[in-house]
Amino acid sequence: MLQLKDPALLRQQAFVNGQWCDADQGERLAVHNPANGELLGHVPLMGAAETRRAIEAANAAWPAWKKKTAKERSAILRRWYELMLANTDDLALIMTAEQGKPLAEARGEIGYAASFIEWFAEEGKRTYGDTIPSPSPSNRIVVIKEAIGVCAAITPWNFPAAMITRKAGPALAAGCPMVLKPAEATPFSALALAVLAERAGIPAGVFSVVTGTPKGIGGEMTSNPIVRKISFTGSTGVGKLLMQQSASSIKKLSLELGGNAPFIVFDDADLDAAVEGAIASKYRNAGQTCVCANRIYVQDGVYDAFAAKLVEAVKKFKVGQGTEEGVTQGPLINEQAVQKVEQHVADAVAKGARVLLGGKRHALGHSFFEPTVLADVTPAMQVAREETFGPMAPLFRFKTDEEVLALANDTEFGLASYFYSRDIGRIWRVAEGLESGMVGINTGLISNEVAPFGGVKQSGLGREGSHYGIDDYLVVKYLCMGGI
Ligand SMILES: NC(=O)C1=CN([C@@H]2O[C@H](COP(=O)(O)OP(=O)(O)OC[C@H]3O[C@@H](n4cnc5c(N)ncnc54)[C@H](O)[C@@H]3O)[C@@H](O)[C@H]2O)C=CC1
Ligand SMILES: O=C(O)[C@H](O)CS(=O)(=O)O
Repeated sequence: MLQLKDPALLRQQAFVNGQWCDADQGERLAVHNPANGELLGHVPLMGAAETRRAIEAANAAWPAWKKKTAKERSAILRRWYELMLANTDDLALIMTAEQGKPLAEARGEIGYAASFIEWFAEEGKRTYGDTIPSPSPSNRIVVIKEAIGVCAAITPWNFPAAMITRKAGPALAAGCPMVLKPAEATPFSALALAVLAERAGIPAGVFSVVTGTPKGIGGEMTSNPIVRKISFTGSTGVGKLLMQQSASSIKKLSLELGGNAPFIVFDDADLDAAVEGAIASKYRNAGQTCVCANRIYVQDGVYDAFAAKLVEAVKKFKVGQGTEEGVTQGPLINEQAVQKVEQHVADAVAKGARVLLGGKRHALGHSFFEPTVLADVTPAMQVAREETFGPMAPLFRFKTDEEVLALANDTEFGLASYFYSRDIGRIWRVAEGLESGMVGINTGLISNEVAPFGGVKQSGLGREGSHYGIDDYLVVKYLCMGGI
């Protein structure tokens, strides 16, 4: 069992309408540690019926929550933020146990997750409207912004805390209640956040966590007319399904979906900086990140030097259980994730790629995979078209700027892109030419609470974080005041 300072943070029940509860039929879902297969505990296997009750409770709690002033909601969210920081050690231990990431990364994610609550506690006080000069002398035009209503959120396993607060923060700050379904693999992080939400004084029904069957819970969230807004982070395939299911009741959607990020190294790049950025972007969370570099394009003249430097740096990784001192790469989330990386490596090698480092399951077993670098990768290979979601860096070669822009944009995804260059003209031309929602220039790390996170094409809809992020939880209302 986990050695927590506050054992009450590890909950094996769902949190609905301010009550900790089991599934109606008592069914449970087992949660395992991906690093060693150990059983961590169980959570309720809930479905449509429990979700419906959570939605109805949210609707009942909404009037009082939206009636609070933005400042009153802000004070409660601030307390939630402070409680997250004060419990970082336990929250990180829970995350590493159920998701596998190294403790240092888990601690970093808790700070990142908390930053969204801190940020939106303030943003909620700035949902300004407009007054518009009227074309008629007898009326006045006013625009106000209002909470959209009951929101539902469905989140992935790769960032089990930050993907939740990136949604709950703006929703609650805007005056909306939220019903959350976390990923089956990582429910304990979500439930620990619910413990702290309760302690912060978030009223019953305003934030509920329902664990269990995705189809049953998601089906209720997308079909129940009380739900006015759904925010989803996960694969593009599931995003499309949720979009279809939501059409019947015209719900507002935020979709943070899959990526296929190009990472371009031009011949005028600082190669040491480019290697550092490639590692930060590619191998963070063992490559299980939607914004990680999925394709690394290196210009001809620096290809061999960059490849050699990258291999030397990746050789220094320490693979192991996330709680071990100095570990820099943990396991993948499950066996299917390992098989996908294996498939991408095998396909590339079969089509002519060379393995410069790694390339197979790690001797530690379970779902560990060796940090991998492939050379001579081409657009004909699966890795050029699909997200690997694992610790594998495929190096493509290119000659001209025009060629690499065409290659980079040849994908249905458009979440993040990265490139390294020190020529200001090239920087502007490439930044404007890349088809993605976010561009990292001479950096591999772009995620924070103040900037608009999101994609174009089939990487999704809407933006999270930043002052844009709260708009997704508001509706604009126009008041035409006559009889002046
Ligand atoms: N754009 C972004 O910010 C992010 C995108 N992703 C993408 O998600 C994928 C990996 O994460 P996964 O958790 O495997 O994605 P996933 O799409 O399988 O699962 C994400 C969430 O959706 C739920 N879900 C699955 N099927 C569902 C259904 N039929 N109805 C309702 N909910 C359903 C899951 O239980 C989980 O909570 C990758 O493609 C990755 O790129 C992951 C994290 C962030
Ligand atoms: O789930 C993800 O991949 C996150 O969006 C990555 S980030 O926000 O930590 O960059």
